[in-house]
Parts: sequence; structure tokens; C-alpha cells
Amino acid sequence: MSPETSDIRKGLNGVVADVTAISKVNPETNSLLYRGYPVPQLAATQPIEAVAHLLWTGELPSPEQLTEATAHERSHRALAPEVKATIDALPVTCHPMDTVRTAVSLLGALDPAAEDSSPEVELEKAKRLFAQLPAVIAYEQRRRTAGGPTEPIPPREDLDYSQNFLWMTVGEEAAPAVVDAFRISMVLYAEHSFNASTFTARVITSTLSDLHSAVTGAIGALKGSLHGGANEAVMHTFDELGIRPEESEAEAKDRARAWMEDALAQKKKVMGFGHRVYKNGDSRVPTMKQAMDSLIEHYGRPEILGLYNGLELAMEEAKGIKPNLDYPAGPTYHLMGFDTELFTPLFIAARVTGWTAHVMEQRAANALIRPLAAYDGPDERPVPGA
Ligand SMILES: CC(=O)SCCNC(=O)CCNC(=O)[C@H](O)C(C)(C)COP(=O)(O)OP(=O)(O)OC[C@H]1O[C@@H](n2cnc3c(N)ncnc32)[C@H](O)[C@@H]1OP(=O)(O)O
Ligand SMILES: O=C([O-])CC(=O)C(=O)O
Repeated sequence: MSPETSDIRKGLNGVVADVTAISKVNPETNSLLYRGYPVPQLAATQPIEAVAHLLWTGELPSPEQLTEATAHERSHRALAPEVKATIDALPVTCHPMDTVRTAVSLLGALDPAAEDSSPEVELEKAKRLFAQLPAVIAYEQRRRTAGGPTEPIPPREDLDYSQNFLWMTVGEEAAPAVVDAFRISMVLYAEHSFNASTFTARVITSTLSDLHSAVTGAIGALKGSLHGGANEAVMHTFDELGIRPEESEAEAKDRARAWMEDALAQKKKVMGFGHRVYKNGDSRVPTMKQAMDSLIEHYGRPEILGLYNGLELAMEEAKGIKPNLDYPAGPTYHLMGFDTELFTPLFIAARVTGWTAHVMEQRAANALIRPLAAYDGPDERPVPGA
């Protein structure tokens, strides 16, 4: 019997596709657990290196395991010359998501264990990729700033992941408030169950393809503005509104409210709001908003808060739709000085932990992911002349 159109769940909305032990998204309680741990508690206390270990292995690292994990991460940070040369061959105007996608694909091709997907080798590949991505992203930011090929800033082994990421991007040690906001964003972005990019990684893995192919595909899925690309799109909204540092918080808020009312009257979709699973607010937003607030205070930029609050309020009043994680993350990365086009690559740096945990989980209990389609093309007909 052929499948009926009435069987279709467009966008797989509401479809339970498999089990996972990696994270639990609970829209009823607005909560998120990584391997059973509440994510706000992880964000308050853990470095991303420990959260990565948790996602991959199921447990937080012991002090000895954390020392080993951080030493491993620090020893794989450098930008490989082949990767730098390939990035330099790309136009400086290309989207940084394309640059990172290309770099991950190349890292896969260079990996001597590319075709070995045994559990130990796959975990090692995941760890290496997590360690390698910051140099790629930091270098892309520097290349854009320089307007072409430049010298990367070498990593520093005395700095942790977040400190070193910011160091390689700007060549200065970031203030503790900035490092902490960055660390929190990494923890919050690390994992979110069967979102579109993770599902993409699982589909690719399900064909018995390799980890780098799965991550390369996941990056493609993350790029779109209905998914990770929304953090970039949020900043475009702020830019369209115009950021005016001379403006008071109240003035900015009023202007943002009016902008949003107008946008919604024109039936526009405003990125950074809404979510497929959470309908009463994204569990991660309060933690990310707090981190954004601390940066607004650090940099003395109350007008950004005015814009943020004005847009949020008008969306709530008009449609009752709440912000998702990309909404506070966008202005946070802007305040840190990243180019807007680098925001979604930062999401990659964090989510590579979740993606690779899912690659390993999928492989351990694999079934080819291959749904059915209800056909609605022409009825069978003869080829002319056949
Ligand atoms: C980290 C992440 O990836 S979080 C998601 C990031 N993506 C975004 O911020 C993009 C903007 N948001 C959206 O497009 C959606 O809310 C999605 C794609 C995230 C979720 O979509 P779905 O669950 O498929 O809901 P859907 O898009 O059908 O929206 C339901 C209704 O709310 C409206 N709506 C949802 N989000 C928005 C929005 N951001 N702006 C305006 N209206 C919206 C839709 O227009 C639709 O209205 P209708 O019923 O009158 O047609
Ligand atoms: O879960 C989703 O659909 C999108 C999301 O919030 C994420 O990937 O972090």
C-alpha cells in the first residue's frame, strides 16, 4: 500500500524518531538536561571542556580526567598549515559558515583514521575536532578583519578553551566577564536533542558514513536562518533598527517596540523568536540573558538592552511568541566584537560536542534513516517514442 498524504507530519513535527540518552528537552517544565544534569547548573559551574566530556561519555570528568581532557584539547589547538592554505584560497567575502564547513571537510580528508569509525577512534576524532575548530574560526575572523590572508595568532597553552578562543581571535587576554559570558554561551549551545543539524548528522551517520562527513553536513543544516543562522539574523534586525550608543535605554526600547509592531503588521518573521519544541519559552534564554546583561554592564551599553527589551515585549504583546537562545546570543557576540557572520560559526564550535555525541550514539545502535514519501506527481505515462 502506498503511503497516504494523511500520514504526513510536515517537517516531522511531533514525530519521535529514536531514543537518546544525551539530552532531554522538556517543554512542559521549560527545562533542559544534559545526561541528567540541569543545564543552568552546568552553565553556572562547568567549563565547556567538562561539558564536552559529559556529552561524549555520559559522566562529568573526575579532576584527573579533566586535567587529561584539557591537556588533550590544548595539544590539538594549532591551525594546520594545510587548513590555513585552503582557507586563504577562499574569497574573503565568502560566508564564514562556508569556510568552517570547508575546513571540517578538509580535516576529515587529512585524518589518517578517516575510515575508522570504531568507538575509541571516533571519540578521539570528536575530541580533536572540538580542539581544532576555535583556531579555524578565530583565523577566519582575523582574515576578514585583515581583508585577506594574515598570520594566525598562535594558541596559548596556559589559557583554558574560552580564554584561548578569545585570545586567538583578538590577540589580547579578554576580561573575566567576557570570558565567562563566552563560556556560558558555549555550554548552552552544546547540545539540544534532535534539532535539525543534529538530525542531519544522525542521518549521515546512519548510512555508515564517517564523523567528519556527518559534521560537515550538520554545519550546512545549522547555517540556515530557521536554525543556527538565526543568531546572525538577530543582529541584522538590530542593525536594521540602528544601534545608537548615544540613545537612552528607554528611547531605544520605544523605537524597538515600534519597529517590531510594524514588522509584525507586515507579517514578517523575526528571527530569534519561536521554537519548534518550546512553546512557552526556551529553557536556555534566562541564563544567556543574564550573561548578556553582565556584558551590557561591562561595556556600558544600556541602549542594547533597550532594543532587546523593546523587541521582546512587542513580540510577546502581539503574538505571545518568546525568544529562543539565538536572541540573547546575537547581541552578546556583537558586544564581544565578533563580526555578525561569525556568530553561527561560534555555535558550531559548541555544538560539535553534541553532534559528535549523537554520531557515536547513532552508530552504536544504528538503523538507516529513510522515511517514506507520499507521491503526488503525474500518474504513470509512456515516454514519447518508447
Ligand atoms: C537555536 C535554534 O535553532 S532556535 C530556532 C532559531 N530560529 C529562529 O529564530 C527563526 C524564527 N523562528 C521560526 O521560524 C519558528 O519559530 C521556528 C522555525 C523556529 C519554529 O517553527 P514551527 O514550530 O514550525 O512553527 P511555525 O513556523 O509554524 O510557527 C507557528 C506560528 O507562529 C508564527 N511564528 C513563529 N515564529 C515566528 C517568528 N519568529 N516571527 C513571527 N512569527 C513567528 C508563524 O508565522 C506561525 O504563525 P501562523 O500559525 O499564523 O502561520
Ligand atoms: O532544538 C531545536 O530545534 C533548535 C535549537 O534550539 C537548538 O538546536 O539548539
